[in-house]
Amino acid sequence: MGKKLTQLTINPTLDSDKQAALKAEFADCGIVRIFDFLNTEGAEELSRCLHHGTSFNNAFFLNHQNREASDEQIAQLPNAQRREMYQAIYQLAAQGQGFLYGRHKASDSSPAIIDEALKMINDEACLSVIKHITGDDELSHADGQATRYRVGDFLTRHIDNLPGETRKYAYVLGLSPNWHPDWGGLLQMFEPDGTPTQSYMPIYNSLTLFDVNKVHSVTSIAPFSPASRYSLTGWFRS
Ligand SMILES: O=C(O)CCC(=O)C(=O)O
Ligand SMILES: [Fe+2]
Repeated sequence: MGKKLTQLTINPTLDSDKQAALKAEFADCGIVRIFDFLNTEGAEELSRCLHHGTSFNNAFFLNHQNREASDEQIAQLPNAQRREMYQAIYQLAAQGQGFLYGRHKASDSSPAIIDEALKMINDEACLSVIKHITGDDELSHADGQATRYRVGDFLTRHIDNLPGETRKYAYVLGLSPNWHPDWGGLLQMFEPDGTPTQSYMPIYNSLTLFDVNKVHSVTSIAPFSPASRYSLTGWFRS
């Protein structure tokens, strides 16, 4: 017999008062955090799956292209070529460009709980909360991917609003328990001129929601971090 699927639901205590407060904060700052986003069991199962049951590819920016390669593919490269690859990634990063992190794009072969999480995010119960908080009635759906930042992984300063895309709001659901701010992996916001403003450390089962025009980065994971940073992230789209 197959294992019973864990139900995923949006936190039922997110009542109209809490939503009104989040709406006001979003209007003010263009970013909010919804704590205890999923039901406890749902968050636990999703977190467990990302830690132990999900395959990630390394995503990186190299030679002006977004690339993906598995750990095995990178390990198979001749040593000199692998060294050159990381050197090129870091050289770009030193100039504030590019990224290196683990990505699992949702697909038919994703673990069932990832599929359930994306269904739940697209469910009217959740979509209507996001529409209410952002004051944007035109949202139609959200996409999603699982991400993993290991020691040394990073995502340099950027905006998510890509030309020709329908992204309106980015979301990041933290799924790493007991993160320590000194471990890095902070979602860092910036003024358009590059001055750092607020930073958000990963908080387990909190959904950070922000306008795609806001400049942000994910700071690199410290060499001494004992844990990787896992999230479910994506964009609400019109
Ligand atoms: O993981 C995060 O906190 C943000 C990720 C992000 O900015 C992106 O994938 O574009
Ligand atoms: Fe981003």
